[in-house]
Amino acid sequence: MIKVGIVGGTGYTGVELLRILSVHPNVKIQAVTSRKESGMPVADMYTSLRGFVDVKFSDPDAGELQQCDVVFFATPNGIAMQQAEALLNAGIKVIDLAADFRIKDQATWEKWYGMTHAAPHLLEEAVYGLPEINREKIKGARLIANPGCYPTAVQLGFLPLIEAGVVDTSNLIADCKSGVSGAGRKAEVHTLLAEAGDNFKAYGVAGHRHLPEIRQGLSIANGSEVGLTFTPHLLPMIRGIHATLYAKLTKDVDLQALFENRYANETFVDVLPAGSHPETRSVRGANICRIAVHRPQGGDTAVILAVEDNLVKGAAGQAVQNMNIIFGLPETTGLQIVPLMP
Ligand SMILES: NC(=O)C1=CN([C@@H]2O[C@H](COP(=O)(O)OP(=O)(O)OC[C@H]3O[C@@H](n4cnc5c(N)ncnc54)[C@H](OP(=O)(O)O)[C@@H]3O)[C@@H](O)[C@H]2O)C=CC1
Ligand SMILES: CC(=O)N[C@@H](CCC(=O)OP(=O)(O)O)C(=O)O
Repeated sequence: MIKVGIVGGTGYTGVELLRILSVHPNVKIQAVTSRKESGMPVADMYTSLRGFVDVKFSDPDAGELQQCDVVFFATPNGIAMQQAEALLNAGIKVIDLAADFRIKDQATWEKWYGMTHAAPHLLEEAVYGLPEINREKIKGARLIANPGCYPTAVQLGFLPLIEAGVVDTSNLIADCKSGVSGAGRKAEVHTLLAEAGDNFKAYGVAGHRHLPEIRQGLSIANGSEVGLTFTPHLLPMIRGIHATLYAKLTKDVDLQALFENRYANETFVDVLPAGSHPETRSVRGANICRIAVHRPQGGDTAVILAVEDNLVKGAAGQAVQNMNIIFGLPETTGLQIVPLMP
């Protein structure tokens, strides 16, 4: 059995990791840390886990993480970078759900995240954990930078177009919407029901920290820097991301066939039949990104629609997918989850 530790088990991605890992056939949940709730049974806080998870939250400094084979960091940005090296030196794999190791360029990371990087020497080694482009590198990785929620949907949506060289990559547009769980469990005014409910607004238009992450991934696929406009919006729903992506076609191509071929062997990317409109509830709770491809009025603009559950394919599910790859398990192990609808 793979002994798993989770740092930040009281948060939304932490509990999602627990939901998935508690029924994973190859996993033993060894340690779940919380600074505030140390000593409390996990299932007392998250009652959905009663009968599935029987461990207590432990203090992050209690040393239990050292007994693990892999440690997931479901913590705010800036925590994993302080602790990863000691775990790696003890032979423990690290999967960071935060952004500490996602951006290769230290100065770019420090500019967007507003802190000094504590482990810049690990940036090169860290593997960006988007299996659909990096599967081979993930197999041998010790340290995984799990992608952000918006970046997963946006990159999966644009990649086939960029890899095939059929769009103008100087002016890509990603118009994205997220549910409030994307902001985490911490108390914040903008996610209160009375603020977010019955309301809809954009945010971060001048620059969101997922912009450099998406640009990095798409630029690698393109072989040169892409131009990207990324606009996130907050929707009055709990889970889900809907990305509407626009790109100008430079070649006449069968978009449907292009996407179907690109993702033919990808279990967790579902290309819908032509003309479809994916809905966020069709992926709720599941490790799936569903994509639909459009070319309105046969014009020269490709419109790609991509939906995912921000907490699953956008975070915890993808992290488990990465763990499966690292430990040589079938990638789908523990991840064959039917979405919850309605
Ligand atoms: N929510 C989402 O949809 C997605 C989130 N992510 C990323 O995943 C990470 C976790 O997100 P999310 O679960 O939403 O966040 P939450 O705010 O819901 O939870 C974060 C957890 O981290 C713990 N924590 C906070 N500060 C520290 C610290 N200094 N040391 C150790 N533990 C700490 C807290 O536990 P306690 O106070 O009990 O110690 C808390 O439970 C973030 O980096 C986020 O950006 C990535 C993709 C999607
Ligand atoms: C709705 C909402 O607030 N979403 C968050 C998503 C950020 C997130 O989850 O951060 P990482 O994916 O980088 O870890 C935001 O826009 O800041």
